[in-house]
Amino acid sequence: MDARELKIAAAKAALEHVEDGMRLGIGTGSTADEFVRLLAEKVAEGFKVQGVPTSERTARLCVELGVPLYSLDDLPELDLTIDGADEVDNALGLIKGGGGALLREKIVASASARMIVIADETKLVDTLGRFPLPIEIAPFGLTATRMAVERLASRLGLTGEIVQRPDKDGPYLTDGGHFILDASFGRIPDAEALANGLVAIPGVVEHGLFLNMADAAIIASQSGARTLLAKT
Ligand SMILES: O=C(CO)[C@H](O)[C@H](O)COP(=O)(O)O
Repeated sequence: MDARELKIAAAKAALEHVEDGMRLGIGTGSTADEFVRLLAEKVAEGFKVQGVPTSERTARLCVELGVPLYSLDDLPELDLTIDGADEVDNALGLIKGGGGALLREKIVASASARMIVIADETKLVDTLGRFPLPIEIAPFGLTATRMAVERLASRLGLTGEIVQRPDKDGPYLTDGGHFILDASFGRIPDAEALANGLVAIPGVVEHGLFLNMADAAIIASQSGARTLLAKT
């Protein structure tokens, strides 16, 4: 299987968890896109879901393929969210936000009774941090916020570059109009301490550490898709 086929395999396995009539959070990224394509085929056959997208990108794809969409204000309580991830550790801690949708992804996942992550095995890690951690920040006070993040990192013994994510014609802007800092820490031994420290910085809108949120991860590899369950 090539990289795309692995994403499709994970998405297909996730679709088995979607029941007729569900209120569904729909993630962002290339793996989530594959899920949307498969879901759209089922919808075309008469399957009913009410989708809440986690980004404008996902919303566009859903509209294009005929997946019925609602806002989170229409449906503030969801049955299930299916989303991708940039990294998954053994405890199903995640790094997300490579696609810039971390804020809406976290809000939607938090409003869901269950979250299932879909990924290929290259995303599995022993310790989070190989993938640069996205940190969404308010444009106002960018430098002060970045310095506060650097001080926090240094207190926690984390080293590595923190760079502002660029786009084609300037800084990358999220769907919410915020900037993203990508922090290349390499390894984050205490993700919880970092998460707590980041949310305490006023200019930080959200960060890409999703801890104790995923209920299951469907991991695709050459030998098929296997499901890892969160320990309860
Ligand atoms: O968090 C995300 C977007 O904000 C994505 O889920 C993450 O970047 C994985 O994307 P892909 O499936 O393309 O590897």
